[in-house]
Amino acid sequence: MTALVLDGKALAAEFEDDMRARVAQLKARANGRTPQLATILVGEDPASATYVKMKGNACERVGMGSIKVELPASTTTAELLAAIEELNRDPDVHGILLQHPVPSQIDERACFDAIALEKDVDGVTCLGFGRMSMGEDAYGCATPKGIMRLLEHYQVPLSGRHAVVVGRSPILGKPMAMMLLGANATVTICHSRTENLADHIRQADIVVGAVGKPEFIKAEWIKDGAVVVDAGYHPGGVGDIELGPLTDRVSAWTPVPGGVGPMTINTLIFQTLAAGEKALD
Ligand SMILES: Nc1nc(=O)c2c([nH]1)NC[C@@H]1CN(c3ccc(C(=O)N[C@@H](CCC(=O)O)C(=O)O)cc3)C=[N+]21
Repeated sequence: MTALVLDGKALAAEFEDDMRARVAQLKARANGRTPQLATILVGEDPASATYVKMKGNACERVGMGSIKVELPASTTTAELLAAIEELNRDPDVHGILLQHPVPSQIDERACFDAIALEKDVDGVTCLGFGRMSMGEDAYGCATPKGIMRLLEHYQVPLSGRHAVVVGRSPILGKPMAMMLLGANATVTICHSRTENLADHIRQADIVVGAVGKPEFIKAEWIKDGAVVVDAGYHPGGVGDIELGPLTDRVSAWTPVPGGVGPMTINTLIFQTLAAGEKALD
């Protein structure tokens, strides 16, 4: 079987070309004003700093603005809430990204939920999640929404198919399951307490690895012809799924790197553009 490579890197680049044109058109209509993303990084984790930088760079490539708020590792919940409130009030900021994780003394949920719905381009608020889950208008959570855009582009059939999502985190597994359900998939959510994980995965037409553990999902658990989506990214360039032995017997798969990661960033800036269009038009 020749498996389809779900090439997130190439698709993100293609989408950026469209977005660049849309940004230029919006700018012309809006007297030179452009959509702007505010990123908030708390602490000095080097991997988080790299991701935040990549998000700012992506804005720049399509002609959008970005501002970077950097706060010390000792920041309190009250201080972070104040920083978010200020960005909520700033008419030149159209989207807000609070990089996860934040230091443990901070109430991350309270801070996510302080982001104004219309600026929640990363899809992290309870309100946005609830609206998305109910099929109402909302910006989806960036990683699962990026996966949905990738599957849609490659016309991977979802309706009636059995999707098994491994992981139930608030910004990945849980919204992923709701989005697949919204696309009429039959969805199983597995997690760290699931018994007989392998048996569940053997039933899957579509497997989404979202556990955050390197190659936790073994190739032998995945049936021939399945669609494999790997949202993990670990040192050494491996994901949550043991991809090596799979690439010639599945129907489609996302490479790591170059699959889900670039679509996450693209979705964030895509939704920032949409928020900018709403505010500036
Ligand atoms: N509020 C919040 N929203 C997020 O969306 C969010 C977050 N917090 N915290 C951390 C994770 C991680 N994340 C990635 C984004 C892009 C790549 C990416 O583009 N990776 C490249 C490789 C990057 C490299 O060169 O190392 C790839 O997969 O091809 C990876 C990981 C977003 N996250």
